[in-house]
Amino acid sequence: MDRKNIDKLINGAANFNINLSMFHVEQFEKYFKLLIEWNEKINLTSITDEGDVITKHFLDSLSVFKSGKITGNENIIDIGTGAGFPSIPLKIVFPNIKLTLLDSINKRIVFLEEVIDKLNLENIYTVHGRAEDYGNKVNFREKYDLSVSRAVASLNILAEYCIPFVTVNGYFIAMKGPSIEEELKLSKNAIKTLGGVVENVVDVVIPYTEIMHKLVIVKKKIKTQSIYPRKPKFINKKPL
Ligand SMILES: C[S@@+](CC[C@H](N)C(=O)[O-])C[C@H]1O[C@@H](n2cnc3c(N)ncnc32)[C@H](O)[C@@H]1O
Repeated sequence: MDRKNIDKLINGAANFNINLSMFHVEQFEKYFKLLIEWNEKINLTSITDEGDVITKHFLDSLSVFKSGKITGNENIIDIGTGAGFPSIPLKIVFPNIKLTLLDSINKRIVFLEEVIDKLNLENIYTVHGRAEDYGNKVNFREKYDLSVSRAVASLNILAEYCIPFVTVNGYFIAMKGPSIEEELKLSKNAIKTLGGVVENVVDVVIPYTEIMHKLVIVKKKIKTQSIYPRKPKFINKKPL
């Protein structure tokens, strides 16, 4: 990375009260290189300019810290993680997080395994599969302090994917675009049915851009009934 982009990364993270060391910067550099290299073979991202990757992927991912729900020791699952967003940037900065990366596309899982290997990340697990299937498995269901997700589905559907993984008193954090009033209204029933309640919606501006996002923070109040998550055709055709 050139000096300008290193400063962008460091100052952008500082904007979220995250202090990056040179080791963190080197880890982000390695991640960037792998992302660009693998993106030539498999579809990982349409964003390839170094400065844009820093803002739209790395800093955007780190914005989850603004939720106030990350101390650095949580057990987190990233649903539909793709090329590792938002959770790999969080793992780089908070290495004590225990992290599970779940995605339904195996090629992306193979890429993530390479990232884990090259960045020497520990306490991190990959899972190739669908959220609806793994949310019903005993080793995954209600086993996480936090489930996070970016750009996977509309909130009512995403709630059924993500809330079953969360332990009671844990949180589901959805990264959403700036206009979510309608989506929030439409997902009220789903969130309640799955045992959650919207605790807060946090505004985020990605540093060095004018892009605004919202973090929807859902607290899990009671256990999710065993009939959820349903089979994919029901989740999509008849969202809660
Ligand atoms: C648009 S990409 C977003 C990737 C990443 N979260 C990001 O923000 O860059 C959506 C990802 O979700 C995965 N996905 C979609 N539905 C899923 C499901 N039901 N279970 C697991 N993964 C899913 C897709 O394979 C894809 O990698």
